[in-house]
Amino acid sequence: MSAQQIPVVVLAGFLGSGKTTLLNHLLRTARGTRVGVMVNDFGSIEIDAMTVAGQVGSTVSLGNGCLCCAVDASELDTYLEALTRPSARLDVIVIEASGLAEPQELVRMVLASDNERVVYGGLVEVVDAAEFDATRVRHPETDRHLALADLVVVNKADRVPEDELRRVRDAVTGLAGRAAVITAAYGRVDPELLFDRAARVEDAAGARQLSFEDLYADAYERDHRDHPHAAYETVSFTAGEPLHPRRLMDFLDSRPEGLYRIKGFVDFGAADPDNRYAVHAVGRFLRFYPEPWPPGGQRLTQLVLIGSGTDGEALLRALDGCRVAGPHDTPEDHALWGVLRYVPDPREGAGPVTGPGTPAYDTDLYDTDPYGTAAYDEAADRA
Ligand SMILES: Nc1nc2c(ncn2[C@@H]2O[C@H](COP(=O)(O)OP(=O)(O)OP(=O)(O)O)[C@@H](O)[C@H]2O)c(=O)[nH]1
Repeated sequence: MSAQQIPVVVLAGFLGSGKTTLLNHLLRTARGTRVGVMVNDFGSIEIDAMTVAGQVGSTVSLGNGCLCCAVDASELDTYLEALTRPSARLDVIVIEASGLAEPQELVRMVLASDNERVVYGGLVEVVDAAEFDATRVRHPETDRHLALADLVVVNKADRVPEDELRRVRDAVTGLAGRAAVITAAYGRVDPELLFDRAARVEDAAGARQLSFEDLYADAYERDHRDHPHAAYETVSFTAGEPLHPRRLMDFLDSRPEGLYRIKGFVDFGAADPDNRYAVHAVGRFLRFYPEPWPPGGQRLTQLVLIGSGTDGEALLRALDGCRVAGPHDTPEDHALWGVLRYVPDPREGAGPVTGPGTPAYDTDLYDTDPYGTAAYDEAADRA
């Protein structure tokens, strides 16, 4: 490898496992390492790109859809070209795969790149410790993804008891072959674990890396219809009017079983004019993260909903019904309380961060439990 080559790390993992959280952690703690990021969002609103810190000038969103289908190797090269121009002075590039992408396809595309300035830097798989068994049942291909990984991060360690974490870690280790397996909460891993990948790939003993031919052959053996996203429907919702907090909570409380992932930002208008609310639902897990509105930007609610066996039109109609209809429809004084129950206590872990070193919300504001309700409602998690 020449000294100028930039390692390209593929960051994969099922929907909601914590890839963006881990990426933000890396960006915050890279300590002088210049990290370029490509985000492969699934959904027409690029929520992930919006929630990755340090995006200005260094984030390239790969647009709608699963990368392996939406972008061919030559398009990937166009993006790599932009990130590897000498003026960007990047030390490493991380591609965050959509939670429904085939990591193998991404790895194949990086290996097939014509760009001589890049070298494949390894596959990092993020696993949600709390959802591991359910994800494997629904997606048996999870086992295959783990077998390809160079590093597996068993994330959300804070969400499971110690013995359960050990069990999941052992199961993952069994499936991951020679990959390193580490546990983490909120993706807090040592950046060196990822950024040193280039050295390992270069190492002749690093024979774990699949050859391009292996990946290429395998990719064509499989029918693309088997990709996990084939069974999923994505709908995007945008509203210029604020949403009514109580009606949105009613919608979320009664969301159908198959609606696996919701992410985006909500404008609650007069109920909290200073903040927008980042929202994340993963299975039955639900969190809101208030954060100040970016100055000067348009105030919109933007949501991406990903589900299987769900009725997208009906979901959009239900969300339409959450819009504040006008001055006569002003939310009552305590309408936001239902939302605040799902704002995590800052002492229990970091939420998403939208700018380097910027807390996702004003920690002082949420340092107490003003409403007498547990902000971190474990019961709600497991309901
Ligand atoms: N309790 C807990 N929550 C976490 C942890 N890591 C991430 N989360 C939360 O899980 C939700 C999903 O995290 P993301 O980082 O957006 O997950 P993702 O894999 O990028 O999601 P997709 O892009 O939809 O595939 C957010 O609410 C995160 O704050 C963790 O270690 N513990």
